[in-house]
Amino acid sequence: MAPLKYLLNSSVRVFQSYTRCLSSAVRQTTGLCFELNESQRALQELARKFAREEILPKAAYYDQTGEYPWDILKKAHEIGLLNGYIPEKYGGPGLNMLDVCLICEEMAYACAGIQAALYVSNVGQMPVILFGNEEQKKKYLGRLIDEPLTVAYCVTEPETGSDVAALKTSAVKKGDEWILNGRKMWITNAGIADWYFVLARTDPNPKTPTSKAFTGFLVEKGSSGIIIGRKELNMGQRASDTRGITFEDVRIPKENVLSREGDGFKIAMSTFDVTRPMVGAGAVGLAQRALDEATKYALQRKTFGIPIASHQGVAFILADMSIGVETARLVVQKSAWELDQGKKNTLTASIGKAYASDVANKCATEAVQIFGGNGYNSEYPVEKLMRDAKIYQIYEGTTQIQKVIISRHLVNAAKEQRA
Ligand SMILES: CCCCCCCC(=O)SCCNC(=O)CCNC(=O)[C@H](O)C(C)(C)COP(=O)(O)OP(=O)(O)OC[C@H]1O[C@@H](n2cnc3c(N)ncnc32)[C@H](O)[C@@H]1OP(=O)(O)O
Repeated sequence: MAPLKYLLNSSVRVFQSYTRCLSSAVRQTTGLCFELNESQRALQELARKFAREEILPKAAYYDQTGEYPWDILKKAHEIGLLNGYIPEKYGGPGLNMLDVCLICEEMAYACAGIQAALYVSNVGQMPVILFGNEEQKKKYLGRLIDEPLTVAYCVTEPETGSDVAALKTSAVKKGDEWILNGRKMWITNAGIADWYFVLARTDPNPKTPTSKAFTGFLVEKGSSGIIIGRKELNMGQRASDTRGITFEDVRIPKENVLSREGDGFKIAMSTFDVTRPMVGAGAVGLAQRALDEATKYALQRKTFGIPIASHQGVAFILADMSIGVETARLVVQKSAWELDQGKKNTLTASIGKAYASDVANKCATEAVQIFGGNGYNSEYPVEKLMRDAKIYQIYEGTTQIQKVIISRHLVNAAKEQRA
């Protein structure tokens, strides 16, 4: 391990100095450019090496056992491949979102479940990065830099997934505290988080606009009244710790309100703008892996005396997979780039997330098809890819919700043009 550790540490240093030198130049870039700069290539190389050497060999183990990959989390933390979006001011690497997406893609290539387990903390910490005050940032982001800890983003409820505004968890102000009650479901990292971002309704009046009715809270693990549910046994991405979590009269100090009372819905939505590119990048990584595995297999496997890749029926499947991977990567990276340019990226984040999720599912299914009977068997890697792919179309907003967001943008833009 020592040489790898040395190599990785030195790569991080090289990468950080490149970042500093190039960041101003990158910001001034105008026009289209489809090439990664030197610092991005160094980061991609570092993430690829880590993913192929540390994650990929253990993917099957964590898929079968459903254990949380603490050993991998600790190593990734040690070399600076976690929490990339935390600004340097708070001890983080201060990467931009395109950089973070490069890491996500490489990790998900090796194992989408382990990547999700490691990166869902970025979803939980994003409300603090975007909306936290100085104290909150120092305290809650600082901890994540100091130690290999995880965070959970608690929005979804048993009866409220897509329609966030319908959530029932409530918080009531009592003196200098808030009292939190409710039940969340499908919360990744629920059982192992050091702290939670929790969205709760704070204005019970049903007439209050959504944008003013909810508040975002930071809740410490171990607070009295937190009840953690059993680990859910999911179809794929089984390394991630998914559970229900109940809050019964949990007392939250007023200092742990994010931004202001009533800002919670916008905090949650703005978080998705930043995190959907990461999720899309994970889907691209899985799709690329499916394509690579299928291509390799199609060259080895022979039927009718020739490799199956030489049959047009198979070759065209590979070509279609490649079209998907390439185009999904472009749109996901565009959504990250827009964010890095300070632009509102809600539309492209949804397009990228929806499209990359579909491409991941198509590529995984086609990889199984190319592997034939072997593809349906757990001795080969592609059945896991198919199981892992499905959730991309569900978490961080279903494909249908992305289409709601996309179509609303179109309609609103058309209305504005008419006005
Ligand atoms: C590494 C991978 C790990 C993955 C872990 C998985 C974690 C998760 O899955 S988390 C849960 C995922 N859940 C979701 O994605 C939920 C999907 N649903 C949604 O996004 C919303 O409910 C959605 C878009 C349908 C909103 O619908 P709706 O209730 O109609 O709200 P809407 O009227 O659009 O907006 C209400 C207010 O919020 C504002 N708002 C909406 N979107 C945004 C945004 N992107 N940015 C800022 N403000 C926003 C609106 O402007 C409006 O404010 P105002 O009244 O002042 O104009």
